[in-house]
Amino acid sequence: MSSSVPEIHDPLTVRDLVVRFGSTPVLNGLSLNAAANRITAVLGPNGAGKTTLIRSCTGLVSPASGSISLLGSAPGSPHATARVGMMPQSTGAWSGIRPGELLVYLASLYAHPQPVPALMSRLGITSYRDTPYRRLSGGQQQAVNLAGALVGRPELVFLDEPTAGLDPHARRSTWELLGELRDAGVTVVLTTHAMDEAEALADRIFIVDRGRVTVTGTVAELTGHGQSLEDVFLANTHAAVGS
Ligand SMILES: Nc1ncnc2c1ncn2[C@@H]1O[C@H](COP(=O)(O)OP(=O)(O)OP(=O)(O)O)[C@@H](O)[C@H]1O
Repeated sequence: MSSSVPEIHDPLTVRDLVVRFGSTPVLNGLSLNAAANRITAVLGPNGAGKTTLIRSCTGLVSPASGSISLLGSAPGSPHATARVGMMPQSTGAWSGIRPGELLVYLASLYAHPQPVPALMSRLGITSYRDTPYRRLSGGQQQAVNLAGALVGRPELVFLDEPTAGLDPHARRSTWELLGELRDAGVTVVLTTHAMDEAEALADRIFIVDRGRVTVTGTVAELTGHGQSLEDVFLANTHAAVGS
């Protein structure tokens, strides 16, 4: 298993990140990097700190210490905000808005957004573009969340469990889309609990446990000793507290 050697030009570099909520450290010296035009998958048990990592990278959480470089800038800076997309796990705040309106609004925040009709068509949103967000199915909400992350043509996009709860058709369609994004030069950082998804998509995997990276490598490197990726996951993580 290789250690990941960060390149100075990596779109994402996280070093020794510490995040505390109250006195409890949730990220505890976490370091990782995401290479350009690649899909990087972050795996870890429930509560390991994956969402907190993404929220830190997108300026929504303030770390106690450590550093994050996004395309050479700090999280939340105008340079980073204009070039980075994020698909959160859930977006309760959007409850009454209609997908079409939401995406047109989000597009207006960017200098060179994707055409909203084409994006809605690609993600299968067109037929429910006028349905209030709260009335959409979980999978439909996921599609809208993904569209929101992509509408600004990000160079780097964070996707927090992008296929959670999707049926197999929608999941495969999302995989295809993520492959197209990579081929188009987008750097993708995603979290997932699905080992087959990480195997199918990830150019590099980071396994996170209790707020730090315990192992990293390509799928081939991690599974090179005849272990499945799930075996490697189980060997390098603890069960979530309470499970
Ligand atoms: N705003 C917050 N205030 C207090 N504790 C928080 C906050 N956000 C997250 N936590 C705690 O931080 C820990 C890590 O949460 P996080 O959501 O980052 O985990 P995760 O790896 O994304 O988990 P999952 O796989 O279940 O989504 C959890 O114990 C969670 O309760």
